[in-house]
Amino acid sequence: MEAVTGQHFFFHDQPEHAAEKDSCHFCQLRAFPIHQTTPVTIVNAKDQAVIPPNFRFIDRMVLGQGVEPAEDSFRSGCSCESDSECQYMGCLCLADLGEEEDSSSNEDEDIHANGANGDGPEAGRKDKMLNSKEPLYECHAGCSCSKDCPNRVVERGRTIPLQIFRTDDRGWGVRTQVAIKKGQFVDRYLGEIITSAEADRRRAASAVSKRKDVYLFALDKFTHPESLDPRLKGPPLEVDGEFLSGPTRFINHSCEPNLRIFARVGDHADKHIHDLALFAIRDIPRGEELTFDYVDGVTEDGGGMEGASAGDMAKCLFKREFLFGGSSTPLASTQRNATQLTSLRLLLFATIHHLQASK
Ligand SMILES: C[S@@+](CC[C@H](N)C(=O)[O-])C[C@H]1O[C@@H](n2cnc3c(N)ncnc32)[C@H](O)[C@@H]1O
Repeated sequence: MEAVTGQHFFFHDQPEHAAEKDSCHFCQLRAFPIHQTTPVTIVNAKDQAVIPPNFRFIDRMVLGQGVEPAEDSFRSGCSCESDSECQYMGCLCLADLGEEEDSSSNEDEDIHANGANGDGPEAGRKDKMLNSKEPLYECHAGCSCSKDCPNRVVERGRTIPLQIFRTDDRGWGVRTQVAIKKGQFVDRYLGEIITSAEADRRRAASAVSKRKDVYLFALDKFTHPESLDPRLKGPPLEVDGEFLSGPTRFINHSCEPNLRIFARVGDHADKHIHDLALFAIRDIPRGEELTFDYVDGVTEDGGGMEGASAGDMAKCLFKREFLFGGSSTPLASTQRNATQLTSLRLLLFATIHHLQASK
C-alpha cells in the first residue's frame, strides 16, 4: 500500500482527499472500464518500494503539444460488406500490407492477408508474422465492419489480466495472470506522444539521459525522407512512457523475450502516430514474467537485425550492460579500455535513440 495515498480509502468521498485519490495508482487502475474483466494488480513481496508517485496510469495515448491526428478530410476506412471480408487483400485497410508483404498478391483480392486475426480471447497475429517486421493494419472507427470484425484485435484492447510485481533484481516487472498463446495480443505500449524536439529536450533534462531512452520509442516505422506525407518525412514523433503509461511500461528487457513489439495502424492517415502493440512470440504459462527485447532489430552498426537472432547473446548482454549498468558482459574487463568505452557508449546512445517497433 502506498502510505502517501492510503488514507483516502477511508475518506473516499471527502473533497479534502480528492488530490490523494487522484494520485492513487490503485484508483487509476480501478477506474479503467476493463478493470472488472481484466484487472491490473500491483504486488510487492520484496521491499518497501512503491510505484513512483509521479507516474500515472493511462488507458489511451496522450497527444503532447504540437502533435495532431489527421484531419477528418484525410480519413478513410474499408467498405467491406461482411466482417469476414476484412481478412482479405480486397479490404482497403489491408492494401498497404499487401504492397509491403508481397506485391504479386495484390492482384488477387481473395488472398488471406495477415492483419490481426480472430475474435476470441486468443486473438492475435498469425504465427508466420511473428518473425517478420511487417506492421499490422487493422480496421477502425472509419470502417463499415462491426466491432466483432476479426481484424480489430489491438483496437479491442487487452484481454489478459496482468500483475505488476517487484522483481529480485530489476525493479518492477510484469507477469501474466493467465496462460497466453503464441501469437496472442497482450497490450499496447502507451505514453505521451511528443515531437522529436520535445523528446530531445527531455533527454537533455533527464538526470540520467541514457536511462530516459528506455522509455522513449520513436514512431518511425513509416518515416522516410522522401515520403509524400510531410508528417512521415521525419524526424519521427516519439512515445514517452516514463510518467504516463499503462502496465507495459513496467515490462523488463530480455535477450530471450516472450513478447515482441509491432507497429499497428488503424486509419492510414494516422501512420505518424501508429500504435506499438505487444504480441506473444511463444506460449507463455500463467505467472511467467513478460519481457521483450528493447533493442529488437537494432545492431551496433545501426542496421536492422532481420529476424532478430535470439541466440546472439553476446550483442544482447553487451547492450544490457550499458543500458542498465549491470555487471554481466561478454567483454573481458581488460578489453574495456577508455577509448572503447567512450565509443561504445556513444554508439549505444545513438542506437537506443532509435528504439523502434521492430523496424
Ligand atoms: C521500462 S523500465 C522497466 C520497469 C522497471 N524495472 C521499473 O522498475 O520501473 C526499464 C528499466 O528497467 C530496468 N531493467 C529492465 N530490464 C532489465 C534487465 N534485463 N536487467 C536489468 N535491469 C532491467 C532498468 O533499470 C531499465 O532502465
